Amino acid sequence: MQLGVIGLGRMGQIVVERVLDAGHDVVAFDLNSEAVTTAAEAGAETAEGPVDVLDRLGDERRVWLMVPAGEAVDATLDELAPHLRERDVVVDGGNSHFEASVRRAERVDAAYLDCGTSGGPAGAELGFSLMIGGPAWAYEEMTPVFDAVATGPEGHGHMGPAGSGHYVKMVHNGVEYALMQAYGEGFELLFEGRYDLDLESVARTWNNGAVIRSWLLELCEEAFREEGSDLGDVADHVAGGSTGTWTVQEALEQEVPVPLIYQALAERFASREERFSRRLANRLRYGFGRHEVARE
Ligand SMILES: NC(=O)C1=CN([C@@H]2O[C@H](COP(=O)(O)OP(=O)(O)OC[C@H]3O[C@@H](n4cnc5c(N)ncnc54)[C@H](O)[C@@H]3O)[C@@H](O)[C@H]2O)C=CC1
Ligand SMILES: O=C(CO)[C@H](O)[C@H](O)COP(=O)(O)O
Repeated sequence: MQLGVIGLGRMGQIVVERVLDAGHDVVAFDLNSEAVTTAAEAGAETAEGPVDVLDRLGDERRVWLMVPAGEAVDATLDELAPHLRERDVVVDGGNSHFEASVRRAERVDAAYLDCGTSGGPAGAELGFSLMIGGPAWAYEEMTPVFDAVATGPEGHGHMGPAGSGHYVKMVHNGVEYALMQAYGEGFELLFEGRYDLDLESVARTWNNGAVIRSWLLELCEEAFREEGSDLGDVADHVAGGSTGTWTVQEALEQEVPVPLIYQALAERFASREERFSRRLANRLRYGFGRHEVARE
């Protein structure tokens, strides 16, 4: 099978390499020429742009987009759309908003598969978990590619119609936020608490048979091993937040309570700047109790 891959960053290069390793052919393009060179070194044929990717594919034209969510997806589709045919398949493997994916699926003549991708750069060796929405026939046709990119046949699934793949991935990310927050709070209590603990040792012990073992907990173990139990100079600042925001927005719309996911998102926002609310609480304690005001 031949696959076009557009977007050859951290995730796109992995798609390229795993598809090549499975014995398929890849035509690759990225705006960044270094990324294109890396794909060529892995064995991909290279293209000059999105339309050239299509032109270099045979009759069965399947293209995987792995560009940043948002404008880059629309810009790529703007170029591809006039050339797409009914039997072509376009996969968006990035973290697009599910409503944008529904809109894009309606816009293009090709079958459009919205594919939530989980596993991060570690997926290079293990393969990803793929949550896929869109026409069932296109999912079936793409199975050899999904088998290669995912951990195997069990690592991908057809979730339902257009948007459902990215919807499931959005909720996955909300769960990811809450799990990170829960581990963070537990380790914070252990760090600040009664015993002088080696947190790498705690994480390793938990990862071997404990109820709360997980990949995120393995990453906690790795972080404590590499940074120390006090996390060294790792800053009190958490970036990202888009997929968690979408999860909370959707939960509000559906009137489903998600207090843990919301709280985890709020903690991220709170980490980014000094909180006016905490400064006011500091000053109010003086107002009602003449407690000393902490000043910078
Ligand atoms: N890094 C991660 O752990 C995960 C990322 N994702 C999603 O996968 C997508 C890609 O993420 P990464 O690979 O991490 O990003 P990245 O920033 O490493 O790579 C993006 C690549 O797309 C290229 N690009 C940007 N605009 C383009 C355009 N118009 N045409 C062609 N190439 C273009 C860039 O030059 C870059 O090489 C994003 O939607 C991200 O949210 C999903 C799951 C995990
Ligand atoms: O999808 C992911 C993991 O599952 C990616 O790491 C993603 O970049 C997370 O983004 P954000 O912090 O904005 O939610």
